[in-house]
Amino acid sequence: MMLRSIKSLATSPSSHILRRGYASEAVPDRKVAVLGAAGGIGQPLALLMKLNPLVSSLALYDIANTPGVAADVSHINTRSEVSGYSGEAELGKALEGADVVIIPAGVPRKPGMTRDDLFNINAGIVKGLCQAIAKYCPHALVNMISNPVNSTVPIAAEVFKKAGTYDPKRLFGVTTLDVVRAKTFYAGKAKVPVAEVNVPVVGGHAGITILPLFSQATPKANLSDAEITALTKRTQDGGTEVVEAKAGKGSATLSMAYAGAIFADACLKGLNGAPDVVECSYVQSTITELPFFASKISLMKKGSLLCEGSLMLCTFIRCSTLVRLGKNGVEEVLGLGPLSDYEKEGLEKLKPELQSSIEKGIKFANQ
Ligand SMILES: NC(=O)C1=CN([C@@H]2O[C@H](COP(=O)(O)OP(=O)(O)OC[C@H]3O[C@@H](n4cnc5c(N)ncnc54)[C@H](O)[C@@H]3O)[C@@H](O)[C@H]2O)C=CC1
Ligand SMILES: O=C([O-])CC(=O)C(=O)O
Repeated sequence: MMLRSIKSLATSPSSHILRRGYASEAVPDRKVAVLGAAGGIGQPLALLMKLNPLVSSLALYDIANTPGVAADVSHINTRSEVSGYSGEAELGKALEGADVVIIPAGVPRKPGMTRDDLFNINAGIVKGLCQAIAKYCPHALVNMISNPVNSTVPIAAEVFKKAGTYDPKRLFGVTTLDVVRAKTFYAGKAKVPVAEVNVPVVGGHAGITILPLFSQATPKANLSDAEITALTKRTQDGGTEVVEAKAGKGSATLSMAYAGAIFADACLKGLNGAPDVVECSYVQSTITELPFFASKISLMKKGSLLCEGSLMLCTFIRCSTLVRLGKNGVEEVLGLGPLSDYEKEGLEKLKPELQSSIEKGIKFANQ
């Protein structure tokens, strides 16, 4: 693995973050591929990954329109070299050597649709992309954004199993947006500084399968049962709130790009050996009877220089404490911790729906 001194990168005014975080560090070269890079999420996510000094090579792939996005992003004077790939014939080149592959490819919801209504189109897209990942970068960490995440992650797992490349430590459903929302809504209601808030969100990524654990939220606040119920419902319906506000023009893109960038950043830190990187993610799990479940996984230590320096927007981010990530992906899936009676009830209620979405994905992949 090539190591590059970051000192030489820390000379322009725009690289103050690099100076702060990495003045005497050497960081390895890392390639990140974004599949669906010309889309509503893909474009701002490409921008945020271009701002991330942990990335040395950024490959932007879509079925069309990628050359323009890549040319645009490539003019930003940060570390990574950007390349654009358009159409299936170029997918292999986009993926070769990738350390992290982020997948926001597929159709978004319109008002009145559930995430599961996207299954018929997105399941096939994800299956095809994962077959290519198995072939061209079988060891990459895969960050699945495409909905329905509750089913697309099991689809990816089955595709990798068939190809003989499945490593459960390297496959992640990105549920970070649920955490981002829970933090924002909690801070507003509890009147605490949003930057200090941590809230684990477990389960899955659709409706009642999204279970924020406000009983574990910090800083602590004295919220009534009615307020907790309202906060839970708003977090579960956060995606629908955006879909309705966009009135037919898609779903969350900007907040999702932000959330996707946080999660990819955590994966890169884990790969680079930073200790105790922890995020919430939907992964293969044994903490409940369900084979996939979102919970805390371990990734890196709060407050270290790497954490503070690795993303421009880090001033607003505290690494949420929830799956331990390391050099091989997931290091540890953390337990649920103590639940309130309301959360215990929510957990039991979500299981049948999550189970059925998992089975649907597995069945599709094996057809
Ligand atoms: N996990 C989460 O929290 C969230 C997930 N999403 C999901 O992310 C997905 C993308 O959303 P948007 O970016 O808003 O949609 P979009 O329609 O704006 O962009 C999707 C992009 O995927 C591309 N695409 C389609 N087939 C492809 C293929 N075979 N290979 C590569 N690229 C392909 C399209 O050309 C398009 O550029 C949707 O499924 C949406 O539901 C959205 C928000 C949050
Ligand atoms: O709601 C949607 O369809 C997109 C999504 O997953 C979210 O915003 O959480």
